[in-house]
Amino acid sequence: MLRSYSRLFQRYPTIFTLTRLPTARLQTCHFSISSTCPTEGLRDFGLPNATWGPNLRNLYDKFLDLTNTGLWRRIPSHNTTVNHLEGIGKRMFLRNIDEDGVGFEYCMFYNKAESRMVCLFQPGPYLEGPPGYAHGGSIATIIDSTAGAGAVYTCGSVMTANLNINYLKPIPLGCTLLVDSYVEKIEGRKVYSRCHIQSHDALILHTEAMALYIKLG
Ligand SMILES: CCCCCCCCCC(=O)SCCNC(=O)CCNC(=O)[C@H](O)C(C)(C)COP(=O)(O)OP(=O)(O)OC[C@H]1O[C@@H](n2cnc3c(N)ncnc32)[C@H](O)[C@@H]1OP(=O)(O)O
Repeated sequence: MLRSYSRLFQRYPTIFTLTRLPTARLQTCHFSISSTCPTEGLRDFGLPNATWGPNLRNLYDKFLDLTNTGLWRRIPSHNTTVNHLEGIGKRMFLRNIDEDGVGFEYCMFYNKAESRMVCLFQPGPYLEGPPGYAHGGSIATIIDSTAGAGAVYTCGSVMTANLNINYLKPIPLGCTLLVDSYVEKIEGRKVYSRCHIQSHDALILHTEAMALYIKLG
């Protein structure tokens, strides 16, 4: 597991430099490999893998604990069109399934009572825009995926009609982020959501967004 992490480090040293993760912590942190679905070839990518940094793993553990309250549930992220949306439909979540850690590395948790979807996100080197930082389009993508998934889990099928984003602070590649969205109001077919992206420790507000989804059917 650590070998895989250090392989990533060797290929993309800048992202780890930018996150300023002490080497000692990297060497002592414990990772667990993603479990696979019972059916051969299926894998739930929303589970920890060796490329997750300690901050992502800590946030994951925190939200996993919250699932014990019954208020939160972990959203699976399969690599195929299995029907894991319980009646909503088949869906392959956005991600690079060829190599862990290089693109959108994330997992989601949903709180039904709050109509809230959070995404724990570690942007990989393929998402680079300005040198060392995430591309604005990739940020829009993770916002739309998170708030959109929240709208889907709250209201059923939707399409994005409008997405308004304020980019406040650049996002270093390899850092850990909390993408936090909720459905603010529903008017007829219109579903209004809000979303923000903050650093894992909540010290930096990177991005704020509003989205309008239109219910289908
Ligand atoms: C768990 C799975 C995770 C899933 C994540 C999903 C996130 C990703 C979602 C996407 O990426 S979707 C792809 C990007 N979006 C599109 O390609 C949408 C393209 N646009 C359309 O297909 C249609 O314009 C749309 C379905 C959004 C609406 O067309 P409709 O004909 O169904 O609705 P209509 O035009 O009658 O509008 C319905 C209401 O919404 C309002 N509306 C529609 N578009 C609007 C807009 N852009 N701004 C403001 N209001 C808008 C419209 O005024 C009206 O308001 P009222 O009911 O009050 O009259």
